[in-house]
Amino acid sequence: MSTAEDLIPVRRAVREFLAAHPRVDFDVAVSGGADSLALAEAGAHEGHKLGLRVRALVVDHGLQSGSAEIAQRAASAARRLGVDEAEVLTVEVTGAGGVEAAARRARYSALARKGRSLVLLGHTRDDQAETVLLGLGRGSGPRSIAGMKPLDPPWGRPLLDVPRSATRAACAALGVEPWEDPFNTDPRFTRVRLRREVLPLLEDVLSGGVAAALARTAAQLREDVETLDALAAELRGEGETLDAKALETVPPALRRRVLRRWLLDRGACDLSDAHLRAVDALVGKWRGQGGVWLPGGLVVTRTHGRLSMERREAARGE
Ligand SMILES: Nc1ncnc2c1ncn2[C@@H]1O[C@H](COP(=O)(O)OP(=O)(O)OP(=O)(O)O)[C@@H](O)[C@H]1O
Repeated sequence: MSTAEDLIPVRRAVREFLAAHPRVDFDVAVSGGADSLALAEAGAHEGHKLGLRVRALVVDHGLQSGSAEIAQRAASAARRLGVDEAEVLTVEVTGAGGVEAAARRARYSALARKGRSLVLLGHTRDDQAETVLLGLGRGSGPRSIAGMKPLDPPWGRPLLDVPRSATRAACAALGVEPWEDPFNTDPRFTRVRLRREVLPLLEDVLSGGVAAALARTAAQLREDVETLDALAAELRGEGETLDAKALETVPPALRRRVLRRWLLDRGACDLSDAHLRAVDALVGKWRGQGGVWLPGGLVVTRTHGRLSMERREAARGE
């Protein structure tokens, strides 16, 4: 039986989030699924107590027939749940990397454009656990195992400690029927199989508490990553070139972060661990080697103890 008590966990999480972060009028990104509908209700409830105006933003990707209607339904549900206004943003999904990735890019860029300084997303503890497990399994490094951040302006994620079951229960108590995205049950997606096959098995083998433990691991690691990143930012300084000589004695974990920051600031993208390690060798294993090629025709070289990066139009080896 659903009761008003089922609203408490989501509302409490939003209340605590708003107490800990700048309190400004905010938007809630609403897909029409249980997580974001429960978030919209709690956002309106807690936001109004603080005298804030709350708006729902729904993105229509236009990818399925009837998507406009699904989006309108999500907006109406959010209005019924108490938000001051609800708007549908229609986007065009284009570009490389598969339709899912292109849809995500279009969604986030529309939400960032239209949203105010704070846009709340409905990622839950289970989403966090899946992200951490994916990062671990793919060896994508501490940054991805550290999971999603609660505050990453304009994005706010108040529900990272709330289980998905709590948002389902809140929707049942509110009498709203969430929309189920067919992508969320399609076993062709790795994340779906993690959710439906791997995590339940892990929960069984480890006698429960796995999602919470993974989320806790992420939070601990995030503190470490943020501390190292802050130290790296200080060491990186300004300037277009980098003092490789001075970095030689810096511990590798910190040094690679300095290099990563510098490369990204100078326009590098799609950096893999192998790229970073090759650039790092120009510092830590310097023996007069040649330049390191990065995606997009960028080359990093070391001369007179400093690293510099330039774009070379000629193909590799020419
Ligand atoms: N169509 C949409 N319109 C508005 N907000 C959305 C939409 N789809 C997702 N969101 C927001 O993003 C949150 C996360 O949803 P979902 O996990 O499907 O998104 P994702 O961006 O693919 O996830 P991730 O960021 O984990 O890759 C939702 O709770 C909601 O706040």
